Amino acid sequence: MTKSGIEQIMALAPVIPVIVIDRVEDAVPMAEALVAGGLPVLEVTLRTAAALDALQAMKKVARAIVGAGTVVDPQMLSGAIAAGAEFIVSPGLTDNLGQAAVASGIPFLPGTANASDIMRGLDLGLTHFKFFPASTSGGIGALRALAGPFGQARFCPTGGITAASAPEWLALDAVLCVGGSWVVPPGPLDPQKVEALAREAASLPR
Ligand SMILES: O=C(O)C(=O)C[C@H](O)[C@H](O)COP(=O)(O)O
Repeated sequence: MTKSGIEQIMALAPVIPVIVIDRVEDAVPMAEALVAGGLPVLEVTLRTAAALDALQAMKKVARAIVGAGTVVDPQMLSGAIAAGAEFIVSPGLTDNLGQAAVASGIPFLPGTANASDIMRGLDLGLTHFKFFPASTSGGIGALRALAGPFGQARFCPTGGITAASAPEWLALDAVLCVGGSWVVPPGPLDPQKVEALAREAASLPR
């Protein structure tokens, strides 16, 4: 079986930084710090006015694989693809968004929180999912239980995960990577701090 695009992306590093960026000027130094620390896969959430410009700027950083997060409908999907997103993350999964994403062919990581969400994804031919919000959707116990009936599914738990809790999630066979905003703390950008946090995250065992 050949690996899907999203599986290859999920395999690149144990942590996908979830980025909320306000200043386009921060995009390149932030991406450089994350990549230098060992985290090449970057999820830029489309929650800020600067997000699409930041995504485009980050793509110029060598070795960075830059995707869009918080994509909740086909219109946002089109905007992200036009801006050059290399993968798409959504907090949830609707048929509308799922069909558009699958038709576009872009690597797609939709959010799931329960069995019905996963079944909706399987119906669309998807097997790789975000588990969101991970820590409050039943935590590791819930994901372990879901991995039973859905043995083919692989996950990127996100939401409430920290450097301290990540190893426990990464130890699950069904978990290929985790997502988290802790690597890029809010406030003025401190590239050295971000690189140090990225280095710590990149060294997490899985
Ligand atoms: O925007 C999206 O697409 C989301 O699904 C939400 C993010 O993944 C979480 O907000 C990250 O969670 P924290 O690491 O707890 O901050």
